[in-house]
Amino acid sequence: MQPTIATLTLNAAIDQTVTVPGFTLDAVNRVEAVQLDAGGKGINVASFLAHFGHATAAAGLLGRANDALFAQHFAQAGMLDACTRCDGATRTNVKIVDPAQDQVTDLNFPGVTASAADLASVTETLARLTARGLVWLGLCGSLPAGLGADTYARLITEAHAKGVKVALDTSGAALGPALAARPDIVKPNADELGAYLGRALTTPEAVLEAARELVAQGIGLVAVSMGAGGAVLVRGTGAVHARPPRIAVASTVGAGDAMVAGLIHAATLGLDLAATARIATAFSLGALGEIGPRLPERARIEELAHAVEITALG
Ligand SMILES: Nc1ncnc2c1ncn2[C@@H]1O[C@H](COP(=O)(O)OP(=O)(O)OP(=O)(O)O)[C@@H](O)[C@H]1O
Ligand SMILES: O=P(O)(O)OC[C@@]1(O)O[C@H](CO)[C@@H](O)[C@@H]1O
Repeated sequence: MQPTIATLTLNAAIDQTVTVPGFTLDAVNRVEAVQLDAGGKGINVASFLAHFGHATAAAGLLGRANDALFAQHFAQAGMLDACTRCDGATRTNVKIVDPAQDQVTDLNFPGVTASAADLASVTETLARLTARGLVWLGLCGSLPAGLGADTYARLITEAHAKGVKVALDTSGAALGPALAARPDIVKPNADELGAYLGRALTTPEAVLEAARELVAQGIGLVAVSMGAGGAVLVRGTGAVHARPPRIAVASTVGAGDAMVAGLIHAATLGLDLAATARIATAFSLGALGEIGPRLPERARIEELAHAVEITALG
């Protein structure tokens, strides 16, 4: 396989989704169902893109003690396993889904501690993929202990020097340095962007203003997601608000990753801003109906895309 898209997951996770109707703190809760999935933001993004027919590689770090679930997933999803195995075990993040209260609670663990040798191995893998025709690189998720906050910034600069475009989805201390390296696409949620800017973004107008600040700094496409409120997308002088229909939600885990996958998918097709917003939102809606990194069939995605309301913003 010659992947044209790769994602990097430096802090992967096994997602243990537990269904607990009426989840209650400080009480004994009975788990109604449990499901284990290969996860981590970049692995989810790559999975959604592979499902939609893109030749996709998943790079990153996996603890060699428990990598079997990932290897099995990559094979089933038809993705290239380009992950570096490192010491220890990949974390298991717990996702408590409460269908009675329509809530999802994440318990995200710290994960592996990465070494300089691990990062060197990942960088070497990215260089090999680039030499084989990589077009897009997704840098997704938190950074593990052991890696500096400028890790994404350095990887963006290296990718751009070799003509590879970059989509970024991260938060916290890694977001600022990475934005300064001017990724081609960035998809924070409103809380993550507000935390970076130091001000709460509580209205679409405030989100629009913040997204325009990032575009003015040289970022190509800024998509700010707002949960059920949809997303505001800004590119150049254009801006749109994509509003999703009300839908049944199996789990919100990975909805943002699916949006990132949709943004990269749209970029490979050269879609305009409104069409980009529509398909990226449809990807996220498709993910909401599933537990684990999978999308419904293409016909369902197209049906969801038609139900998205797109409004041009002045
Ligand atoms: N309850 C919902 N109803 C309809 N659409 C939703 C809902 N929650 C999320 N979405 C869709 O998914 C997109 C991404 O959601 P969100 O803003 O929660 O991303 P996120 O915080 O990055 O998610 P995560 O990090 O868990 O993947 C939204 O822009 C919207 O299109
Ligand atoms: O620690 P991060 O990288 O911020 O988030 C990790 C994570 O919550 O993100 C994915 C959903 O977006 C899950 O598969 C995974 O458990």
